[in-house]
Amino acid sequence: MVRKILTIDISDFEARKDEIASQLISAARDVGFFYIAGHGIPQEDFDRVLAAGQKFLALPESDKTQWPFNPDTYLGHRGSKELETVTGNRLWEWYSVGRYGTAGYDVKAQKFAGEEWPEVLGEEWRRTALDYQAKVHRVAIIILKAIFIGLGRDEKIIDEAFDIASQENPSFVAWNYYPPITPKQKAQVSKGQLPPRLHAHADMDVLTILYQREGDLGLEIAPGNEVEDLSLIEDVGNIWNHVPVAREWTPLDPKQGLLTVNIGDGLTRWTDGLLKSTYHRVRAPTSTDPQGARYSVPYFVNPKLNYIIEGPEKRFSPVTGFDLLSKTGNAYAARKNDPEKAWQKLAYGSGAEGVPAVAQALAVEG
Ligand SMILES: O=C(O)CCC(=O)C(=O)O
Ligand SMILES: [Fe+2]
Repeated sequence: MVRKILTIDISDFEARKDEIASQLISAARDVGFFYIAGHGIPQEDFDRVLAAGQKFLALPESDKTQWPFNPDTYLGHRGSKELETVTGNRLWEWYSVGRYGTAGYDVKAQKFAGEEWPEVLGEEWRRTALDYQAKVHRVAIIILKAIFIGLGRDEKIIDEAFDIASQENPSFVAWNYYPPITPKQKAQVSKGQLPPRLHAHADMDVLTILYQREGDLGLEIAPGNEVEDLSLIEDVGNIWNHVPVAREWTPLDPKQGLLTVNIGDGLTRWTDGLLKSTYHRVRAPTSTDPQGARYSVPYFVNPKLNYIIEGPEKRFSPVTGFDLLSKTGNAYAARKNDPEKAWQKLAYGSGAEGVPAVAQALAVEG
């Protein structure tokens, strides 16, 4: 069944805490994706941060390769070479920075590694990246607090675990770039043979806050038992290993002024499976879709590197903020080989057939 994606207005949070909390809990439990209105970020800020990403991505290859992707921090530039080798298509490119640019954390030394920004982009670029992260982080804090209120848990934990000023805060902003469809690819589009622009995956963070331009179609989600098979069906470089097959995809339809928010694996763990980290992908355009470039700007929200995430019922093994980052490359392996088999037994609401009630599913794993 195609799911309904709810829009939740978070304005006037202090006065409307309980109402916002109960709406967020049901959307996060039943679908794992929702739109947020009333976040207070003006369109010009989205325009500015998108333009900043476009500026980086338009740099010559020789500049971009100076900021290589670090799989332990999830920061830096990832070209589309990995995808090219398998599909013969250039489909996707990525750049990400945290509060300290592309440095932040030295994995080997287990300590703060300082700041590192592409100087070629200048000081204003750095300010834009920092300003956007600060604004969107505030939205994340509101959503996480509301969720904690809805769960009857202490909202003060959120301020502590997601302190943006901490050198251990690994949250970051990224830019996804999906190049325009080439004349050669058009033939594949018309036969429905072009692979997804971004392969199906679940986010490993706690929460993702995604800016998409209105009209930039393509993001689709497969909640609950719409995911049929998690087996390895495609090996694309070594990034997207386990690609789930879905019975049905629900398309998202981004509107100006709304942010798309989804639950990541971290929050699924933290809530013993109550809130759902949902598989999603960016499908290839159909022949009636826009064929131009597509961009999106996700902000990935993670707890402090040493903060331990574990649900009250300990249904999943505990992980730290650092684990949520560094295990990302193995997200699908982790889910597929999960000895607790907890991931496969997540029960979604909204009438998904054949799926037990949440309470029953939780009891199974005990
Ligand atoms: O481009 C999009 O709409 C989705 C991007 C995404 O899923 C991600 O960056 O994790
Ligand atoms: Fe994602």
